[in-house]
Amino acid sequence: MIRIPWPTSASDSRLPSTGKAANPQLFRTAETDKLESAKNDKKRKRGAAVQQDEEDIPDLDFFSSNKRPATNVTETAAATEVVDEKVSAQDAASDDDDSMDEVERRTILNSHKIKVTDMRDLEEIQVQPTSTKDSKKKKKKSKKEEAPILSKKEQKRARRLFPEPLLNFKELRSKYKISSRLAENVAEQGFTVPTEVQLGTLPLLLGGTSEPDLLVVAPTGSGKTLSFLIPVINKIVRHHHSTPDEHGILSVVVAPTRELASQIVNEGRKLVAGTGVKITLMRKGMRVGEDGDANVLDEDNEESSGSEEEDAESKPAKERASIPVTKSDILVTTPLMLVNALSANRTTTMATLPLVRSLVMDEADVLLDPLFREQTLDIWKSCSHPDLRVGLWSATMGSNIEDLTKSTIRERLEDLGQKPSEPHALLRLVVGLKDSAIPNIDHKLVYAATEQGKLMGLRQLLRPAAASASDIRLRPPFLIFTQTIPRAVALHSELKYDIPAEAGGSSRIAVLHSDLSDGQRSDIMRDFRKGEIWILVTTDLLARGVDFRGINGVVNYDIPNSAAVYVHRVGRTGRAGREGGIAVTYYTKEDIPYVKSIANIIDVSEKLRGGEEGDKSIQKWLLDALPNLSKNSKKDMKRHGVKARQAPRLTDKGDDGKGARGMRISTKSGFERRMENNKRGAIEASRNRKAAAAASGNVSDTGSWAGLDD
Ligand SMILES: Nc1ncnc2c1ncn2[C@@H]1O[C@H](COP(=O)(O)OP(=O)(O)OP(=O)(O)O)[C@@H](O)[C@H]1O
Repeated sequence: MIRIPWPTSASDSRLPSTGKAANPQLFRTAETDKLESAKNDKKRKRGAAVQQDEEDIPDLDFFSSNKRPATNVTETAAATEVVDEKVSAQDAASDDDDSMDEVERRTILNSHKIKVTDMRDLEEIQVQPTSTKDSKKKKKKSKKEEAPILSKKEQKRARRLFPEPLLNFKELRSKYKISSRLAENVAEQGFTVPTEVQLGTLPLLLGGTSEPDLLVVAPTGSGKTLSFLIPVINKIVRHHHSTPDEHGILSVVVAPTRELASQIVNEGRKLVAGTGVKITLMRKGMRVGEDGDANVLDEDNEESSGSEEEDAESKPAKERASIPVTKSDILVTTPLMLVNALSANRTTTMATLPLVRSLVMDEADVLLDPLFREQTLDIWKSCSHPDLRVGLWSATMGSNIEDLTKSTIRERLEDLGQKPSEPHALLRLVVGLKDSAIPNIDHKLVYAATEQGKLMGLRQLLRPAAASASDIRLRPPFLIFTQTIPRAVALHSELKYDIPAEAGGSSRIAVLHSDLSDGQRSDIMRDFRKGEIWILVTTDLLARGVDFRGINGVVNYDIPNSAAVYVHRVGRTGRAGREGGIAVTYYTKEDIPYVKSIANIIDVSEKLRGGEEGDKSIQKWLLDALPNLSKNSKKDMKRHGVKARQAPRLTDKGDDGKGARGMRISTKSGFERRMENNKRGAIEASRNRKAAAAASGNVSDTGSWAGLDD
């Protein structure tokens, strides 16, 4: 047997599972590195000069309600003013040499491939800039001069913005004056450099001018969660401070799956610690809405450090379901859960959420896709505060989402019959190329001809000897995606004895899908994160948003239904700039009509990465040879996947219906019997080896994957 520890050779030292990337940014140039570090150096020097001053400030934690609460509002306000003045004075003294000119801003934003666009109608942009002060000036001006008619190019240029980028996390406090406790919590995460999306969006959302509505398209694993959570939390800290008597849900974060929602809550909890802000995961049985205080019961302290997955587990199912109401500042929810709560399971008209000032839609394109659209729009419209700001975040975003966003913003205000207290823009920020896969992973598009070919290919990935013979070396932990739940279940049964007993056997591989109970889903997520499960077979339930930091690869056992799904699935690896992740996609004869869009995505991603033409995995001849798919077929594929792989349950008896026979994942008892025999043999062999090792005083390393007996 060939033993492959996990991780193993020198080439494996760059696997995502071996640790963080030195720099999480995906796009940068030597030129901007220089410019940014020159700017940072300047600040550091100045920082040292004012450090003494800062130490004299008795309590910078003026926003914190938990750590050292101020005795009364007036006192807190006074303290705030004193400290803010001090911070501002430092900033003001340095603002001149600090702020960048447009050339510097352009250089930095361009080299990080950040593009900011004003999405409003041109007349609106010309008449109504984002800041109120400016708007007054411009309004006067516009009376005198008619807006010139611009060519398309000029219009594009007029829409383009070059806001100041965030150079380092310290600026959050020094320049954007976020709550000191929140700044500490960010610092505690140990991040050194802001990612592109953080560099671009945080100044927009925290800056001096009116907070915009924001559409963000940024690569998978690029830290969008932090980018929307920091401003949301800071806004609430300020709100608590300025309006201490107003209690209720101030922000709603919507995500398409329970797994993602619970992950956002866990991230949020690290950031809210000590700020007095509460973040809660919406659960069945909670009531929200304008019931008033009478119905609002306090929950357990939501700032507990335990993870949402662990919490879900530690509470018995009955208890979890009976939590009546949430008293929280930030509610994180899936669309249906909140719609049901606001409409008593669709038996009443939707209640409103009158205090909500920020609505974040994570994975916005899927939330506004037909599957969730109605529910998401219902939530959006139930947020009835005129100063609501929306943020739509994803790694992929069709232009239909932009149109829908514009029209919904307009309609909501029309329905409300109220105007926001100050004019604000709708901006779009794109990092890299829209709808592209991250450039820091290797893509392998593998023709397997048949279903059996795919299974054989996958087994080879699990067999170190065979894998070393091919060019694909995939190390656990990794994810395997299938098109449907029955296929995930069948594939799991097929593979579960492929891991040798001495490496943990069938407990190392699991299947996760939405037919499982919440408790089972939480268990599996927790064990995969802990590294107890190494291979997770799943459906598109886990395709989006879920952050398993160090996973080494993704296998598309069944091709994804669309190019966007490919981008999201493969983006589960290569997070935060980690190199070495692999994305393997198998395709069969039946898949050929659908492969071109995936091949195109891979091609673009490899171009983004740079390198030699010969290094490319997608050759030009293949791209030319693959057929294009009609619009209708694309739609059909997106909705139903590859037809032959659809519904009929895959059973041991082979009753999987006409046409599906060839697509069946074999779970024939023959193989299972053989594997069971192997397993029995392996257990015995392992027992013998352990006994021999114990006798020689040589204890085996159970943390390494020994691979399969060949
Ligand atoms: N500045 C940073 N430096 C290093 N790591 C970071 C930084 N910001 C965030 N991260 C980490 O990057 C990982 C990915 O972040 P996150 O889940 O927010 O990505 P995302 O952009 O939402 O991805 P997806 O589109 O897949 O949802 C997380 O583990 C997070 O802790």
